[in-house]
Amino acid sequence: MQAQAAPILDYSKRGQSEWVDSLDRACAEWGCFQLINHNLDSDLCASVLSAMQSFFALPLEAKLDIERTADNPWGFYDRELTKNVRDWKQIFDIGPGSAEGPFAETSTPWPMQLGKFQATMEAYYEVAEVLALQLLTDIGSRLSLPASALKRDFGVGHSSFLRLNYYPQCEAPEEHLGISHHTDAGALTVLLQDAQPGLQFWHGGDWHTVKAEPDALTINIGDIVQVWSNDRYRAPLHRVLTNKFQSRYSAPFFLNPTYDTVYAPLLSALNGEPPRYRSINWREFRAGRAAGDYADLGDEVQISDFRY
Ligand SMILES: O=C(O)CCC(=O)C(=O)O
Ligand SMILES: [Fe+2]
Repeated sequence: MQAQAAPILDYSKRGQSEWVDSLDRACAEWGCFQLINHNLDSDLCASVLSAMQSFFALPLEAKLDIERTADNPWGFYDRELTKNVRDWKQIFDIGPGSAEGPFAETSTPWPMQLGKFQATMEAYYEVAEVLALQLLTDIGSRLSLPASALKRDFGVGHSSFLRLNYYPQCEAPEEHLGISHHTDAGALTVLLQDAQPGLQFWHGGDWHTVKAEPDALTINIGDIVQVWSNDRYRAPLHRVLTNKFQSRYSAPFFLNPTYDTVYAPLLSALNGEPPRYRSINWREFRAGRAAGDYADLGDEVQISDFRY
């Protein structure tokens, strides 16, 4: 067990002068932090976790009835690949209420046999999105990211989604990972998890297990913020271990922009250094990443492919 753990930030300090400094430090040193005293209702968070348990306990055929497809990315899936390795997990992806771009015509196929599931997830999606945007606004303020750009790129037509992860018990945990090491491709991730540890972040040459802080959310930045910051902030590598005795549930909300969004190092973040990345279009990046979720297509697209 490592002594060092990801920083803990207190959301009730938002608005105080040290708040943005603590975000800046956490993003520069770890790329992730635990958020306490956040404003997501604890009953709603508990309802999300219990609705997830009910959903994943359904018979496999019922879940396969609402399986995602190449045309509709929302729904159930149990064969996802990360880094071309099959993850030891089942997922259910919940898309935005309305979107533009390649999936504009799609909607989430809800498990109708679970009465409150849809309403619970829609309510949680809404508040997680607000929190994610507030955090991104504060992180962006240190990078002098114009608020108008955030509004445009993460407003109408955004491609954010809520993922429900279920990691079943695994007979041979040393042979399987819940999710192989990866960075999140979007801007920022707000993660709700149950009390079972499993998530690890790479920091200082070692894997660090996130301790289950009661009522904390785990926040990490994604590739987009890394690119904006010209590498001052690093999207953290993370992975999930499996467990022989316990299953685990987690729900990441991925804050993603509209498909037309083009991102590049912000002029205001260069500090006299040359930009380290070419411009990246979210539609093309996502398309390359999502294709790799279904089939082993060789190396997955990475932001390092866009480095000068
Ligand atoms: O389950 C977790 O704690 C993390 C999940 C994750 O990294 C992901 O879904 O991208
Ligand atoms: Fe992730």
